[in-house]
Amino acid sequence: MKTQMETDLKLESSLWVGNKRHLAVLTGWHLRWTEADKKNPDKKTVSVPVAEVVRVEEGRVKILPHKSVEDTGRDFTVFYVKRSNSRTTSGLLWRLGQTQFTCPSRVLRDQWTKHLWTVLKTHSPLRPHRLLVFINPFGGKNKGRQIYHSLVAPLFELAGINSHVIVTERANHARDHLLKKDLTGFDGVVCVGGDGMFNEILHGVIGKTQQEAGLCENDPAVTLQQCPLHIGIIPAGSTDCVCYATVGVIDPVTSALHIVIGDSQPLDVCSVHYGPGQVRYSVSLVGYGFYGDVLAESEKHRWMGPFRYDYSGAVVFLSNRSYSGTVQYLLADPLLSSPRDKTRCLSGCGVCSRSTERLFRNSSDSGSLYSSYSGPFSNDSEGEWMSVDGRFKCVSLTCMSSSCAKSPLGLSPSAHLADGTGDLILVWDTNPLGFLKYLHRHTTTQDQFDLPFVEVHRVKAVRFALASRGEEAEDNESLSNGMDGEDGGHIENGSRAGSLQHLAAGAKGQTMTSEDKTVTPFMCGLCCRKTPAVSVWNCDGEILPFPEIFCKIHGQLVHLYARGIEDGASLRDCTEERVESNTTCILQR
Ligand SMILES: CCCCCCCCCCCCC/C=C/[C@@H](O)[C@H](COP(=O)(O)O)NC(=O)CCCCC
Ligand SMILES: Nc1ncnc2c1ncn2[C@@H]1O[C@H](COP(=O)(O)OP(=O)(O)O)[C@@H](O)[C@H]1O
Ligand SMILES: [Ca+2]
Repeated sequence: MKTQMETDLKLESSLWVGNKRHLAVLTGWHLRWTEADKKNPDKKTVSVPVAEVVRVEEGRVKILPHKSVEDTGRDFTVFYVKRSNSRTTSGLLWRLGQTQFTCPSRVLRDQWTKHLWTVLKTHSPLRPHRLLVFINPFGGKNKGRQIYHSLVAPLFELAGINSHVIVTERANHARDHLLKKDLTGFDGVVCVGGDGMFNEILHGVIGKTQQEAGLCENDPAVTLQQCPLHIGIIPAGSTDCVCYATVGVIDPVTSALHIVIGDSQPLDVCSVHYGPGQVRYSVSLVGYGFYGDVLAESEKHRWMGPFRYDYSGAVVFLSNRSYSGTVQYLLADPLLSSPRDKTRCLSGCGVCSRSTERLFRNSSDSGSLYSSYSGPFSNDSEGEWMSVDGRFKCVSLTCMSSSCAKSPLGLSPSAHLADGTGDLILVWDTNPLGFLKYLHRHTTTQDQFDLPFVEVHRVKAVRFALASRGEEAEDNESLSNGMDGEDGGHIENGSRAGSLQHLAAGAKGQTMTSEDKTVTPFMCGLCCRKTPAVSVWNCDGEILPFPEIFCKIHGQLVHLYARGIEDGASLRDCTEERVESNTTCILQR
């Protein structure tokens, strides 16, 4: 059915692009133009969704090398998102497309520009007008400032965005600014940096929202308020996992264009409660054991830049550590989705859309932005608490796939960005070859969960507690003897149930049995060193040196200027009408 907008605003006329006459049509949703030459059988239609028009200006506008406008009174220029054909990454690269149109008369030109401005306004309620930009000059390869000024600022300027830029002078500068300053008038916050910098901004934005709502964010029982400020990420860090997992490419221009057109991607956030009533937030990785150790090691080698992770990864792998602990987790509804269902969360994901309704069901303003939501914790009895004890190579919790250049499908390839759940990955102690196999599968399309010492669960909450001293000593002894036996250092749950009660009120304490989690005395010279008793947590690239934590997933707590990963294959399915590659017929919203 045609909308009012479509019927009201349809405009159709001949326009010239260069010296070729085209038939151009503007509906409420698309601007399309097709070459009018009847002799040319290969004529193409270019179709640009109105939501992807960056700017419309009167005259023949050039922006490179410097902006110039030549106005004969009959021309107008349209800037829009154009998808690049390069398919080297999981998502699609976006570039700025530009077409100059010439109308038969000034009256018609004015009609075209007026209509275009009107549909643009109607279609893009979330386009930012004013942005607060934080640049970490020391993220990644120290190129944050250069990336912003040469690639991003010109696009913001073209789109008429007013940006207030702050180059950070210390860690937590951005977070403190967000918490202390008045942010009235800003539509969003842009982070130029890596996952650590994004994490800082996440803390600032969530903290500020809870402050203003009078909520105590440290209390795990509190239902947090959704954040009104959108966050944009310009990747300029080392891993840039949040950008990769939400856009599909690490490319500052693509990310800047998502910001400019006001794309909106809700994102789950994990609150990590530790120590005496303190909280940290994470969207990509809460990792103990291997990932915690790699981060701690890598901090000593920051001067190496992004390579510090490869180096530290090798060092930590060779040290062959594993850690004891008890993991309790509250399972999400298995009927909704599963971490092993081989699906991928892509732009317009159905699982995430259905979750919006479920997460906000009890809210008066169902599903709308910035309402508080009842959350998965409104009723703990909705899920089932499970409990496992033993020695782990790593325990990881991720709210999203956590794909990145190192691992194009990510830590959990079927995880969803906005379904209100996280994936808990338990890698039981195993021999170095087995663990290497597990790690290596992250770099291929092989299933990293299809290994006997790995399990994955879709969860709403997780608790981690250290093993008691006696168990710890026993564990270390059996490891250094290289004789872990059949159960890979697995400790029977019964011995822990009592001491965990203070951590997990309401947990049913069911025991999982591990089948083949065997440690063999492989590479003994390297692996039989005494392991330190505890690791640290890697919380989106920030060290959290408190091993005992409680994590809870807050569905869709923040919104990014992104739209999830675009699936190039389904875009190509739309080419029947001989539409060029910059058309998003199935991705229109
Ligand atoms: C034999 C090949 C082994 C390859 C192992 C690949 C495993 C990759 C999984 C990566 C998951 C990344 C999750 C994201 C973590 C980031 O938040 C964090 C901080 O990033 P940044 O602030 O941009 O520096 N990055 C890391 O913790 C790096 C983990 C590297 C592990 C090898
Ligand atoms: N000016 C600064 N000086 C030192 N550290 C900073 C500065 N600005 C931000 N940081 C901190 O640097 C850390 C890493 O930043 P990030 O941009 O994620 O780079 P990388 O991806 O290389 O780790 C973050 O934890 C952030 O808090
Ligand atoms: Ca999720």
